[in-house]
Amino acid sequence: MKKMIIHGGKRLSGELTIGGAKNSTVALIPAAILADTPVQFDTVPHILDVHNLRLILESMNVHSTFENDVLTIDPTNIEESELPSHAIKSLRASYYFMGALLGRFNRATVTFPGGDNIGPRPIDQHIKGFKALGANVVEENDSVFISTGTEGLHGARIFLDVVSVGATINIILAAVKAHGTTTIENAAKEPEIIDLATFLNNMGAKIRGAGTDVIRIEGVPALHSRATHTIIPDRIETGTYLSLAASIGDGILLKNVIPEHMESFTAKLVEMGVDLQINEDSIYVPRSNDLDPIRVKTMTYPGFATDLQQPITPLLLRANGSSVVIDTIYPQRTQHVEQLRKMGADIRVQDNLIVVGHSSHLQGAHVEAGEIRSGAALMIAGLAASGVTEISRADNILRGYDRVIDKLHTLGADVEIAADEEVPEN
Ligand SMILES: CC(=O)N[C@H]1[C@@H](OP(=O)(O)OP(=O)(O)OC[C@H]2O[C@@H](n3ccc(=O)[nH]c3=O)[C@H](O)[C@@H]2O)O[C@H](CO)[C@@H](O)[C@@H]1O
Ligand SMILES: C=C(OP(=O)(O)O)C(=O)O
Repeated sequence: MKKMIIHGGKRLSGELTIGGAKNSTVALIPAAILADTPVQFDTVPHILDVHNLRLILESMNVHSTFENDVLTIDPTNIEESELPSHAIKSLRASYYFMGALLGRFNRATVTFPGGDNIGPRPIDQHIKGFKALGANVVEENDSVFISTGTEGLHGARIFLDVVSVGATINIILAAVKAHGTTTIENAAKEPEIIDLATFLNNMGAKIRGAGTDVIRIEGVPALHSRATHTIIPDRIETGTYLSLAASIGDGILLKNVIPEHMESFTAKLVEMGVDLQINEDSIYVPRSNDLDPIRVKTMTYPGFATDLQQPITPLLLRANGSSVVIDTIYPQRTQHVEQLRKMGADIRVQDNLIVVGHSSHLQGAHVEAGEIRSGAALMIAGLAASGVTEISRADNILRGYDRVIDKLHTLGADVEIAADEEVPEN
């Protein structure tokens, strides 16, 4: 495990470019094995999740290269094999190999995925979808065994009981080459789902309605890549740097942004009094003073993302009054609260609410990134705090933030990554 060491208390300024979306990338890479040709992605983020997904591909004899943000994957010699459980456990999205392998081989054996420490994350809707498509699913020990008869998968009408990004994507992956038409109702509408559908449609898939709550997939026999797919910008990385910029920035420009994906977040910053300058594909954040407290309630897209409720917290600490956060998606996603308190933050959990009071001074401390977005909150708090902050389990940050140290250096931050002997590799 690594730790992040921050010498905080400096105002930051400059510009940086947002990378490709982690949550698109981690679906696109498993989706690549559905193709009968090599595929290529551009603006691929340099994150640990990509590294681990490539290890999983390699175990199936799927070779990949990653140079200058371009990831090329050649699935033409794919072989069924046991997937490396360490890599599978290192990220949540490894469960996309269930849908992708099912689409490719009509069967899949995948260890239960890992992922963030954010409360229960059942996959019952994924399983319900696979079963509706005609698969037999057995959950045993730590693995899920999915198979079909010789006739393969068939289209079905699936109504999701819970709006789930993962279940929507996994069903698309399984259905894209199934016989007949699949309809997913009450589907998730996140932009990353549109990105995946765009990639698959450009290879010959017939997916209609991605981005709405009804998605129709007409199965096709084969998929062939003809062009490089450019991954959409990461809206969670964007929101994280917007929070950083409004908290401790002296003028920061974020480039490669789709402002329409950010509206639930930027509306809240504007409500606080941040004078955002929103352009076609960039956002400029000037120095912000006199911020008002707000109420944040996380919802499915286009609502306020659960993945941004922790990164916005350091900014809420600066507001003149008490803000309230309620996470309806992951009510137990509060790992940051105790850690921020160690830094002197006035923040507490009260019933299902997180109450964030004005905190005029943060002090550097030893804290732990229990998951990716609490790590992001601690990183911003550490940059704001006086003295030194050491964030252990920083791999959780590196798992999803593209070249984070380089980007922070660009803004003038004093930050580095070091080995953490106290937290062994797992
Ligand atoms: C790789 C990826 O894209 N991860 C994102 C994805 O995770 P992920 O796809 O795992 O999250 P879901 O959208 O599936 O989860 C949303 C809610 O549905 C529940 N649920 C989900 C599936 C299921 O079968 N049964 C069930 O009850 C979950 O417990 C949660 O309360 O969406 C989350 C919610 O926006 C984000 O925090 C994650 O960053
Ligand atoms: C929860 C997250 O990721 P994952 O689903 O990959 O664990 C996240 O990105 O905030």
